[in-house]
Amino acid sequence: MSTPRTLLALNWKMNKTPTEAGEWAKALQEELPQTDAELVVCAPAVTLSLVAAHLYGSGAGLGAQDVSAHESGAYTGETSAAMLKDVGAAYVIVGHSERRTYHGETDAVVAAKARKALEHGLTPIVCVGEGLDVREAGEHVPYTLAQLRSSLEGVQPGSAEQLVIAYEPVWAIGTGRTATSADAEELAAAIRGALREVYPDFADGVRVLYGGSVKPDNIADICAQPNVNGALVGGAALDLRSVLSMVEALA
Ligand SMILES: O=C(CO)COP(=O)(O)O
Repeated sequence: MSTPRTLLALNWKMNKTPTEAGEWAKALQEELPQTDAELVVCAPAVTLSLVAAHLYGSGAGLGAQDVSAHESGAYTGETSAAMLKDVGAAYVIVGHSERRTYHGETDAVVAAKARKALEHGLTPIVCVGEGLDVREAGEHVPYTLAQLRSSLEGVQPGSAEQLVIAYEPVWAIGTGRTATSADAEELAAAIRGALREVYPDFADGVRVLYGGSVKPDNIADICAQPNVNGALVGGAALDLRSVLSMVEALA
């Protein structure tokens, strides 16, 4: 199987008003060079339609940061997969550690969201990764693989070809403490091995991203690892210059 296309996914988290997001996307549209990497902007739900309009023709794709596990109906405050699809999103982050921590999302909820996204033709970026206590206990590989397996519960091989997995060690998120390239590769290889057990026909084509304090000066090294197919970037994704530098570093 050929190496999958490198994916640079930007997670803006709860930053940028619609006006700011639209202006940012317009500037990106004007400045994004031709690149082999795929760039996806995961923007706050309320900004998606403006960002979609401004990204049009840029080559960059659109993603959301969360999706409801439910189809439609009386779920106040939720955004459905059909809504995201209709606004032009192709990707959605599910199971980010911030949603697991602050919103109590369990693996079962994450798996339900991933299945709902796939049902609607959205690619879920399923996030997994250990906290500092688990890392210090040396349990990061079995912990993360167990989390992966239960976060993909019920995701059938027929639809799972679209999957993206992001390994984000919680201790490296927003802390400036980046996992080494070797740490990222260790987990990415373990994740691919676990995917091969469940999806032997296409696990090699599933993109496995690393996330946690990725910046212009470390992205190339991390993404050069054999099992790392891109990055999920938070803080360094907010500034256009830094995003353009990361795109350049991946070229
Ligand atoms: O959580 C992240 C991306 O989803 C990583 O955030 P930082 O890049 O700010 O560490």
